[in-house]
Amino acid sequence: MKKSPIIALDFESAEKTFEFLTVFEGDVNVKVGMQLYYKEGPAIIARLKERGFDIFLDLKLHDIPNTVKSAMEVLASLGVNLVNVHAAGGKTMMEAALEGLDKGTPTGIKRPSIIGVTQLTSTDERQVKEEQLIQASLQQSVLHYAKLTKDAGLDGVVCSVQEAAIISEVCGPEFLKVTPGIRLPENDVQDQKRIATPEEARKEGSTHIVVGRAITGASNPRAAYEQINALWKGTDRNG
Ligand SMILES: O=C(O)c1cc(=O)[nH]c(=O)n1[C@@H]1O[C@H](COP(=O)(O)O)[C@@H](O)[C@H]1O
Repeated sequence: MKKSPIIALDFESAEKTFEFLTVFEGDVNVKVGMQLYYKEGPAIIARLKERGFDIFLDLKLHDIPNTVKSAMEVLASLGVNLVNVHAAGGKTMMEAALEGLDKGTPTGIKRPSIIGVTQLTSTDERQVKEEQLIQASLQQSVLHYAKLTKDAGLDGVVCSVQEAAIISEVCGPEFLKVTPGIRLPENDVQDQKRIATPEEARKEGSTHIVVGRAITGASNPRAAYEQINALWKGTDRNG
């Protein structure tokens, strides 16, 4: 996956998606999530591939190992660059996911990278304690899931920018730290809890940033993308 920000295509249809993408070339990365994939199915992936985008297929699988393994075998055949599972599904489930991906990847093609979601960026300390009944701190929980994900042989995690540095220290700088919850100072936080700016993501060691509404909801999405890309890459004069 290219280093550029990953744009979350959280749209209701292929029509809306391609309308949005008219101002973007294949040099950007895109993320297809549940809404778009459930609506349009594998055809949306084929169309995005034709346009040259690198694709993160974000379906956050979380089920018994056998089911996840078979599902990953199917997803591997789509030719996407990155997929994910919930680390809370456990080490055996994550190992099964990797096995399914290896099995389903056509010969001669690079297997998609696979990452584990630690604690969603919409989760805060209170939810971890009261709703998940986890006694450890949110950061300890994220780090625990990151280590489990690495032990299972996966390529990295989804985490917030707040945990990227400690995960780098423990799991290594090469271990992917894909960080959503990205906001510019003027953006609304919306349903996210652990947010950060693109510059913070760069400084804390995120390997990739996922950006949805700060771009898709902007009055000029292309300009918002360029601004975020420059801040992320450190090429902005004020970054
Ligand atoms: O796996 C993800 O991509 C993901 C994990 C997470 O912890 N938090 C999170 O926001 N996401 C996704 O990242 C995107 C963030 O969207 P915005 O909040 O609009 O930037 C959404 O498509 C989420 O589904």
